[in-house]
Amino acid sequence: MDRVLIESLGVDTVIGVYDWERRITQRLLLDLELATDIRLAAANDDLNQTLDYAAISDRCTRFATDHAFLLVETFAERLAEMLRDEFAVAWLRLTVRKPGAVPSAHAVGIRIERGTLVESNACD
Ligand SMILES: Nc1nc2c(c(=O)[nH]1)N=C([C@H](O)[C@@H](O)CO)CN2
Repeated sequence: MDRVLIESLGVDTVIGVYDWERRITQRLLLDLELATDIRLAAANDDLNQTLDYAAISDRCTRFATDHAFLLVETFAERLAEMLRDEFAVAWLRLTVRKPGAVPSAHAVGIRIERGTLVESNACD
């Protein structure tokens, strides 16, 4: 299956378990792979027939602003759920990185895959 990609999307949100983290916003970096068949959009050169990565990026930014979870896990799970519902995504892989959370690490975070990946026949 083809994928629409969004890499290193920076979003600002209240996130973290410690008291000081509840009083600030922090930046998360999101990587998204969204399964979709791009062939119809390519054949018709039509944005309406694919997943609009700009619209999805905007929605992720708004989601981050509107929520204040404790755990990166909760952020990822709920974001994936929202994207699958609102954009009819059958399968996605989402990586959420929290840079600076562990000073000796470049970033820490989690990666999830949700939905069912239907492999299309290469001869289709
Ligand atoms: N698996 C996780 N571990 C930790 C998280 C988290 O969200 N998931 N969060 C924290 C703190 O909020 C940390 O980021 C503060 O630096 C610790 N571990």
